[in-house]
Amino acid sequence: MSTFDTLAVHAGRDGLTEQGVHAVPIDLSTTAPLPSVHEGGLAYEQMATGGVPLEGQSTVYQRLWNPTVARFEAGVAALEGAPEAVAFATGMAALSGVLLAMKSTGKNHVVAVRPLYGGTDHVLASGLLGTETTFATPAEVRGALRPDTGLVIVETPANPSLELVDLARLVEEADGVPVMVDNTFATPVLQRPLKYGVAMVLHSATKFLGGHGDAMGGVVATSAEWAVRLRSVRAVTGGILTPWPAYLLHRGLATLPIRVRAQQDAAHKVAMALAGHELVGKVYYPGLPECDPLGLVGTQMSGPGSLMAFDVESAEHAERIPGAVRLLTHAVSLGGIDTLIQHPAGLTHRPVAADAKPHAQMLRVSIGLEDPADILDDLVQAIESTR
Ligand code: MET
Repeated sequence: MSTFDTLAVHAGRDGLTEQGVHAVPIDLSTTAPLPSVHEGGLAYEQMATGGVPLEGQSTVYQRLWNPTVARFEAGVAALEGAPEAVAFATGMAALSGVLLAMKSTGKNHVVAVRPLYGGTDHVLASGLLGTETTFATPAEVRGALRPDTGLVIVETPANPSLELVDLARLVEEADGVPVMVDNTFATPVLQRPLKYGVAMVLHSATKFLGGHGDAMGGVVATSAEWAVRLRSVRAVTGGILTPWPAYLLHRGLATLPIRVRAQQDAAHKVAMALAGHELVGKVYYPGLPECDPLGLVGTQMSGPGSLMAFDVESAEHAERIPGAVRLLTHAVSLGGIDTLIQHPAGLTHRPVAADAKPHAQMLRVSIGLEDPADILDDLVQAIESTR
């Protein structure tokens, strides 16, 4: 049994020596040779119905399966402790896959715990994919369940305000309804939700898993049964991850543990300093006791991570700060090697209904690998120069 850090380096690298290579090959083939109509047809059917190619079978067509993507999936499955993982072109494609996979079970209703990433909130609240959603607090989940509820969806830590949800408790409240956890902020380095009886763990792989801001992807770590449903949906929607980003995302896994820990160390210092600054109001960071009332850091999560948010006195001040940073970048996204700052109400959470939108005095920061003293200097000069 390998340790987590060893798995991060080696998972998904099986058979490379036999192939005579050291780095993972990027297989760009959009199509694959077919040995005969009969055998090709069987392989096609195998994958179109949610399977993976059997040993020696043609892979038929990249929309159905790709070996470079499969290596990334094997890596994520190993790190999340899941039997399987299914990779998509983006995090939102993965979420769409999850919702359509739920519909394929004959259920149409979702119970979702806010806050959630704004895009997730939008697709759920709008019903754009034909699902119906009841938003609930963790304590209201049981009461919101209906005979047609197919999923309970939660994100912890939540985007953008870092609320934590007790997953073991939530699974209990879901009363047998499958739970999907967005684990993008925590990563499997800090939190492995499947341990608590969760059915699906979703990542925007664009964030920490890739870690360098240069590859988009989404992935769901889950049971073999859900993986079949997800691949069936992926085959018909064409939402599969492609080989170039799959290679980069897989490469990112090797350094995931050291990046997450180093970014977390820096974030802790930045959060503590911000909390003591006279122009900063509330700091939202799970490492601060007031942000972790259930004591989940140290139990459910091995650490508080590297995302934080903070309030300033006015929306106007908050909107000026991102324009004044020099070292940091004013940009959405998170989890990469460099520090990003953005205004959730104006950007990532723009489509969220007014009564659920983060307030406009809040800014979200994703701490990177720079020296925390430099990050803090830049944040402080941006806050002070725009007051
Ligand atoms: C287009 S808004 C997006 C990106 C990302 N999910 C974030 O929270 O920053």
